[in-house]
Amino acid sequence: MNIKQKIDSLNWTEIAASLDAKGYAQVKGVLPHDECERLKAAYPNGALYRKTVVMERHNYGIGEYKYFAYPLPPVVQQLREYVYPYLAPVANNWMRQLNKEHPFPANLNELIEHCHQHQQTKPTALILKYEKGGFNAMHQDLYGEIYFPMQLVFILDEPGRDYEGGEFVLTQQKPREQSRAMVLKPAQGDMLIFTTSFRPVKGTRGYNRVNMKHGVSEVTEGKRHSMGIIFHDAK
Ligand SMILES: O=C(O)CCC(=O)C(=O)O
Ligand SMILES: [Fe+2]
Repeated sequence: MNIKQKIDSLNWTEIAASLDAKGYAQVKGVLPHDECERLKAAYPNGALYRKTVVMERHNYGIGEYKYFAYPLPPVVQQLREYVYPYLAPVANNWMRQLNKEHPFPANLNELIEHCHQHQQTKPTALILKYEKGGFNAMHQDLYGEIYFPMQLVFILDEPGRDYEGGEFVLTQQKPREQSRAMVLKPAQGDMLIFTTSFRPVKGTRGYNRVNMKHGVSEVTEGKRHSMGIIFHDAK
């Protein structure tokens, strides 16, 4: 099965229901083992990236990440392009529930064009590496005025074999409530889809905007790599 067939074969009804109910979906076994290993092996290949960020220098956590340059590696481009059309209707439904205008276009090219018109021209797909003691502080990935409200993370290492700890953590902050944490333990090749910053939650009088952040708990052994796909471009 190629990547297009794999994405098309996923149960998008179930995924959309999970996104609506919880603000995230964990989709098992999307990236084959070999593809995960190839992406990891290419981490040192400087020609693929536009920028390296050492997380501790910015108090983002402990670890390192690199933003891919355009043109993105084919597998990254394909995942970004093929997943997007399935998420646009979910995002548009969220926007309607929160009374926001400007529906998102049906395909990625149009979204990227829209970003470019707003001086957001830099690719945001990235690969992250955490070693023992590494973590990613709770955050949101907004890169400008234009943003798509959901993003992807692919786990490139196998927990229990390649690393320990390093869970994917989401926190949800409802107005006037303490924040609530959700902890995911994805396997190598799993795809996480989650809200970039907010989601609608039904209240007694319509839908309320609830803020969410994501991060990674401490890696206690080994190394953990992940690949993130954000759909909007950055300024
Ligand atoms: O390493 C992870 O699982 C999280 C990465 C992340 O924060 C992102 O891709 O936006
Ligand atoms: Fe992030």
